[in-house]
Amino acid sequence: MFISNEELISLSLDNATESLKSSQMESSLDFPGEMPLESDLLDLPPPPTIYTDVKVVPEHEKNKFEMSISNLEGEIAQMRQKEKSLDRKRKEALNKILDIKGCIRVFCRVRPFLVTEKRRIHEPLSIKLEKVTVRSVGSRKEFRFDKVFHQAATQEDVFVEVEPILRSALDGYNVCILAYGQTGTGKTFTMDGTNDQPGIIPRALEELYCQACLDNSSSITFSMSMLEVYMGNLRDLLAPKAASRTYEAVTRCNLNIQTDPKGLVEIEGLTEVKIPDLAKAKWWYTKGRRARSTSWTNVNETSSRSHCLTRINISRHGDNLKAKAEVSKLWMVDLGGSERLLKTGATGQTLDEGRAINLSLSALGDVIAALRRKRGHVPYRNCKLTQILKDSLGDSSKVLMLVHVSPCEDDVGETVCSLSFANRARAIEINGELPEEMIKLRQKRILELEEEMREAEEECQNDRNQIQKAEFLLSENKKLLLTNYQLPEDKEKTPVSDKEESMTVNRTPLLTENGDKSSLPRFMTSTVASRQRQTAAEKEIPRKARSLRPVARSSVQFFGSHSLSCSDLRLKPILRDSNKKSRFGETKTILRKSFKCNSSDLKTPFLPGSKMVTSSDPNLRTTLSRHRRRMSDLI
Ligand SMILES: Nc1ncnc2c1ncn2[C@@H]1O[C@H](COP(=O)(O)OP(=O)(O)OP(=O)(O)O)[C@@H](O)[C@H]1O
Repeated sequence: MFISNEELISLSLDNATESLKSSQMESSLDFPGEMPLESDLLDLPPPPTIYTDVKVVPEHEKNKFEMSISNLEGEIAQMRQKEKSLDRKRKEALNKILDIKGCIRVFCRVRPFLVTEKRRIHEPLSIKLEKVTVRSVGSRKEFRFDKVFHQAATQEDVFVEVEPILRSALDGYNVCILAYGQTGTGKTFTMDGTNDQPGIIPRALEELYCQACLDNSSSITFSMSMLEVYMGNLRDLLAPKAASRTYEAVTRCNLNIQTDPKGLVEIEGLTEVKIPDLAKAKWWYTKGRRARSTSWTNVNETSSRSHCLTRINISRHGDNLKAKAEVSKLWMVDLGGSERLLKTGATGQTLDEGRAINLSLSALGDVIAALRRKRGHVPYRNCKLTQILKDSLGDSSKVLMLVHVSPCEDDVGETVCSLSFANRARAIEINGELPEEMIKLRQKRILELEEEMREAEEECQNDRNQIQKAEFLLSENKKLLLTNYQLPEDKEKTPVSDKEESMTVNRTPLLTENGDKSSLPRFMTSTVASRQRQTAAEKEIPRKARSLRPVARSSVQFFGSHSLSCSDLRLKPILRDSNKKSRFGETKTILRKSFKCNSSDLKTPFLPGSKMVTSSDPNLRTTLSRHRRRMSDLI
């Protein structure tokens, strides 16, 4: 009979669960008349018993546990291999999709009318599918993009389209997301957003941590840098305060851009902070944003006179921790507002700033156009902005430009300029210039690949859930094995407190109701050593205390154990939720790693549900209290 891998895994998990359950059942047989537990009534898996007395554990269980453990270990290794190959499959599909769609993608977002803006009956902009048409005094221009977001599009709508490129960053590609457009068209809104409507950067941070936590095959760490480019000078936004008090002081100690022989760009002296978790990442990001706005109040009243760049360095370590980490960069850039200087009538410093921004934006356009046309020479050196982004705009990188436009009639001239710039960046050979047939074929292939990717992702998620289950069972089996069979050899005594002594007077050994020792399995009968220990202990225990609990079966005490049942109950929601997507305003994913790390949660003592069989042997009491400490360390 053919049994698939999944069936094998689930069979084996069933076996492992069975061995946990059977330990529970056997303990119930030992102690008939036991009331059903709350968890039984709730249709939860029955809480297993922890035997802490070697005398009550049947020998055959040990073999069962050992077999389960070795089976589970083998299966976990197998499932990890499968997870890796599925992840590889997903990456390949995603990469093919991005290749077909183009490594440089251009989206357009039209800002809604602001309350202060006049709305005309005939609006100058109309959107049909991914096409924007601008009409103005007798002229009509059409621009096609990879994606167009109309005025009602939400931050979530935008982020959904940005997400695949973030996955590429985690897959090891350098990624660059650029917000371009005229002043006041919503670049900062799209990138930063507000508290109620977070933008791409805060969402991306959350997504990165979420994806990194789901990835069991490697360990991923992040670090962050933030800088702004003003009039061709770089300013470190995360530098310690003293150094960045005034703008002039910082511009003087301008940062240098270095390119190594491999073409990797590094900015000398730029602060790079480790961001071990999302909270820290958001804290640093807020600090950087504040540093930007503070500096601008000193220099200029608007924040559109500089380019603001946020960089997340992603380091990925595989199984081999000695191997060099794979590093990729994610740049998220809020570009300075493009302006027609004649229209604004700018003079003096404002004029210079406008010129500097326009020059750098034009240089950026040249670089992107050259890359799209696959020209040999790419003019990165023409401005600081393109020098910084050099290794994230090239061939093996993914670029996303979001061009922002205003819906107002008054801004039509600027809108046409912005859309023309974006179209130039988007270059000629893309869909708009392709025959209809070809476009359809591309779209069909993209759909197929998306389906492939979704399937691989789903399978991978199932696999991860199975791994979680298996790991859980493995640890529980190990705990049981350790609890029952590996009591410490060293017999050195730790002092027993009076209280503990008075508790350890349940001396009656665990026997059948009629006290027939012969019916016990061999290993449950006392050995010479244990009898000696017991005699020694008997001498020490005051007679008075012994008389406190002379009940034959009082050695069985029911405590809620802080090991099995509580983990059982917790595992359910974790597994159930692990498929859910993490989004702002939606249920957050409960992550395996956070589950693992949240030791305080796991250490909740005495949850009702499982039982602990304590020892009747006073000498073992000491060992057990030590042993229990060790058990809680394990959790
Ligand atoms: N999609 C949107 N939905 C709602 N409000 C928006 C949207 N886009 C922009 N706005 C609003 O428009 C105003 C200008 O937006 P924002 O400051 O983001 O523009 P900007 O292009 O970054 O300007 P600057 O170049 O000067 O920094 C803000 O009040 C912002 O809240």
